[in-house]
Amino acid sequence: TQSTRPQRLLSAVQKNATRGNPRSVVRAIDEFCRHKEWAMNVGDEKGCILDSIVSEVNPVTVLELGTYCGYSTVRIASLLPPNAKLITLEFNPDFAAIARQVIAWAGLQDKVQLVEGSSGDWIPKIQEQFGINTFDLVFLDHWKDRYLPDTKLMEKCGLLRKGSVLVADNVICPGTPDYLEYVRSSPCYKSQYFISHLEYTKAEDGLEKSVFLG
Ligand SMILES: Cn1ncc2cc([C@H](O)c3cccc(CNC(=O)c4cc(-c5ccc(F)cc5)cc(O)c4O)c3)ccc21
Ligand SMILES: [Mg+2]
Repeated sequence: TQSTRPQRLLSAVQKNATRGNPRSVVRAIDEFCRHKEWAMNVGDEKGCILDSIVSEVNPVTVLELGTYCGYSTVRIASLLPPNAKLITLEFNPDFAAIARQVIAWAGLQDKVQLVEGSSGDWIPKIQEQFGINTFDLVFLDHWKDRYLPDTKLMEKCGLLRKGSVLVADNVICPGTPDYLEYVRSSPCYKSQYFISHLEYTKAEDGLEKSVFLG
């Protein structure tokens, strides 16, 4: 039977990356996506911007919405302090299965909890299920029309505290207009746009960093 793109991406990691070396896993995926098959990872250019924000926040608790193959999961988790935890939500079981193996190849499985399910179902349950009160950093990279409702849901569930940082991928391409309007006009957020390019292309895209003011 035909392999899927996520399966081919995983094979490229297992072939070209060193077990336990997150940077080599990130490099192997970027090489694969640039030279073999495009895939919707945040990519190396936006990835560097994400790295700088993660390093600045130095989060102990991280929530990622949309794991896909685990590329940004590995990028973020590789920068976290020893006691930090990253929870990543993935509703697609095929993506989740590949992501688990990519995260394991990078040797980051102890820092990462991949939860199979949809953000709308899981956001209200995270505090009781994982003993996490609030998130220092949230990376939004799932369905673009879910960014705004899920941000409002996180506010309602008390998952954001004064200073929590939201980083949203694809605010230009494919675009998240309602989310951008909200975080840029709400008095509860201080927002900043980091211009970049759609992963592995010349098209414009960027990350929006929004600090929750409480
Ligand atoms: C509710 N819930 N809870 C958890 C959860 C997890 C998922 C999946 O991880 C999933 C599946 C399919 C699509 C996405 C969103 N990502 C994108 O659609 C995207 C597109 C492009 C692009 C850009 C230009 C193109 F021409 C084509 C695609 C570039 C990008 O970086 C993207 O992130 C995420 C979905 C809903 C979920
Ligand atoms: Mg994306």
